[in-house]
Amino acid sequence: MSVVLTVEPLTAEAFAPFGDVIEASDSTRHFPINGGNTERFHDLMTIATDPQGHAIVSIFRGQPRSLPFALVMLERHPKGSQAFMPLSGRPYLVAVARPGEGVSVADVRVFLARGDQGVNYAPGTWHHPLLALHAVSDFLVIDRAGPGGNCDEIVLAPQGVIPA
Ligand SMILES: NC(=O)N[C@@H](O)C(=O)O
Ligand code: NI
Repeated sequence: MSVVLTVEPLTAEAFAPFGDVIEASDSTRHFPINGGNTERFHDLMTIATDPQGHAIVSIFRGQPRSLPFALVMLERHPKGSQAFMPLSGRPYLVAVARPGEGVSVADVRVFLARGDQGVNYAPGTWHHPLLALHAVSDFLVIDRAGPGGNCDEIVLAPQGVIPA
């Protein structure tokens, strides 16, 4: 038994319950700097860690997923946020569910992100690990390092299916 999921375009408004969208959008706060040579799209996301942790920057090189794709699990990072910013310019998928307990496939929302949109999962937001598409894709990742575990997993039963 599985549930076919609907893929939505990624917008800041739709993603607000799960975290931030990182994009150079006219709807974000932006202003010229460097004598007008550069436009600064300012303060686009909230980087959160617990007091014992600290933010780190990594690069994830993701293998492309094949569609249809079965969502059999989700994970969350309760101690900190986790941001993905595409470096390869390709679209990718984001599967998320609200923070909290008792999450099921009925809570899952799937977004198609453009290659110029990043996402920042708020602490505790359930999500599927990186879902790159079409070709090997690099992402700049900002998340939390520090003592203690920071990755809870749940099994989705029934599973979700992201259609081709
Ligand atoms: N394991 C790891 O660092 N990556 C996951 O958290 C992910 O969301 O891709
Ligand atoms: Ni994660």
